[in-house]
Amino acid sequence: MDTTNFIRMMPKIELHAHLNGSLCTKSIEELCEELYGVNSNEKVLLSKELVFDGGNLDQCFLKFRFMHELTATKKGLQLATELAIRDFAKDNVIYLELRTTPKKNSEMSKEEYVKNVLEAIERTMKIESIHVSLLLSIDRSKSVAEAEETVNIALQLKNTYKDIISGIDFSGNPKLGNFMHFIPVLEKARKNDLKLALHCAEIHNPAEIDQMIKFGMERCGHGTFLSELQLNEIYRRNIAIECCLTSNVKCSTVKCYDDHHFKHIFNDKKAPVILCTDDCGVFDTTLSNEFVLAKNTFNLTKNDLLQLSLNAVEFAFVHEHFKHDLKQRIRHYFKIQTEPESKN
Ligand SMILES: CNc1ncnc2c1ncn2[C@@H]1O[C@H](COP(=O)(O)O)[C@@H](O)[C@H]1O
Ligand SMILES: [Zn+2]
Repeated sequence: MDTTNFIRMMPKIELHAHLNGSLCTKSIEELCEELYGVNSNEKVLLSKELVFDGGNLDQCFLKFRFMHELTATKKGLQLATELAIRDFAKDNVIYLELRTTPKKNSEMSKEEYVKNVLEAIERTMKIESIHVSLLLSIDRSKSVAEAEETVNIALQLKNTYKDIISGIDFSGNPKLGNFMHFIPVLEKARKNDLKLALHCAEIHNPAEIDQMIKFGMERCGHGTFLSELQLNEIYRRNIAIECCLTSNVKCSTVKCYDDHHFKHIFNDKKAPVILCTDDCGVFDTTLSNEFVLAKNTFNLTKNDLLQLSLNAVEFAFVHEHFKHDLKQRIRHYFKIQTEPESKN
């Protein structure tokens, strides 16, 4: 089997995927057809609206508007959730941590938004061979009161959906909002056993990066602009770094794949690294594609691919016994695929 196929068939773990950024073009077309009919204007507009060919972060954030319109109804949101999960399952992702920002509109409260996503997750897990957890995202460009509402919803629904709701993501345009203002809310989440995945160092902002590392997190999203000192501290605190190669290059926070910080952090063992997609629809990628890119750009061996997969399991927001199962499945795949064929 060639390496691309080996990676495609490999059981994979995705820990950094924003729901509204994770639908591939085909799934969005399917969603539009369901919502508006076959020849709708929406479908025609789609090709222009959807994929982000490259530019800066501000331009990238405009791309989410279109999907946000499609997921503003119960039907649209539930179907989008199902389609996103189905796409990951097709790529042989066996464990997915999906994250999404609860939104209020004329049809849904924020709590109803989350319940719709949860219902769709439960339903899809019965059909596809994939386990899904959910992180609720705090949008840093919005108010602290909104963030608090999000954490309260997570805490309230965690009792009913304890195997699905696992943590809080801190995301949104990194140029907006002040991290320090969100500390009390994030502290509340942590005290109540919600795990934290913070977008940290996606842009150059050394003071904020220091504040975030000092506050602490389980996983750091991107980690692009970490200094050596900050990397040492990340390592000391056993924080994993979620590297999203295509996302960073297309948003121009990293010049080219060769220059990606993955190389330094992974090769020099500066911190545990996880490969993720971020927004596979917007960036027109898949987790398999990210692994192939990493393998080709940084000359990774099969052992490196195994290490990256096991890192992801280690830092997943799940119980130890489930981690054990996931690791067994991954190790088994590597064993049977790399063993020499028997002679008889
Ligand atoms: C490219 N790098 C990024 N950096 C920071 N936040 C990002 C992001 N990509 C996505 N999001 C966050 O996720 C939302 C879309 O999914 P949901 O509506 O929550 O499902 C975006 O609006 C933004 O807040
Ligand atoms: Zn992200």
